[in-house]
Amino acid sequence: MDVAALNALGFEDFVAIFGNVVEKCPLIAAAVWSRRPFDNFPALEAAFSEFIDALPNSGKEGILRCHPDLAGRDLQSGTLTPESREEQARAGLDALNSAEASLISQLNQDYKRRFEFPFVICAKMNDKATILRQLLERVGKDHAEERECGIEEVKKICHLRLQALMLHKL
Ligand SMILES: NC(=O)N[C@H]1NC(=O)NC1=O
Repeated sequence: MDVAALNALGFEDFVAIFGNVVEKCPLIAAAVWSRRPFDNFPALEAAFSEFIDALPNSGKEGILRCHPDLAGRDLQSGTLTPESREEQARAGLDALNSAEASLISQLNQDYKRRFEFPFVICAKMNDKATILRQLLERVGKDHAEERECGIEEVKKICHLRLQALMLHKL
């Protein structure tokens, strides 16, 4: 799809295509549609980022809470979104041994108890070793700093999801 075709998308088609660019937050795609026409694809990505940046802290934390745990219950029960399933598999999180699985589950729980939102990291830009290292490191951070760190990871996920849509779907 070229930019003209992107800009010609009606609201429903736009949300059907871009609704999960931010995990389980189709509202963001619905809002971004109002920003058309887009000069190019980076402008589309910038519109997602600007919407996220303009949210109050409660909205940013809400976005983080829409993300499934890494190697969590949804992965085990097969209820992840297709995007998330592919990302978690790419980082090897669908093939953990039982010691690794219980370590990550414990660290995810500790993290959530401390911040009241889940640990979010762009799985496709990491592997299980760097994810575990980041979990250990980030659980000790300050609340506001960690919220921003999680949001920056959401933007990386968003970037890769948009890139995949442009290459394969549009
Ligand atoms: N919790 C968390 O980071 N989840 C996400 N990360 C990612 O790359 N895909 C996800 O669903």
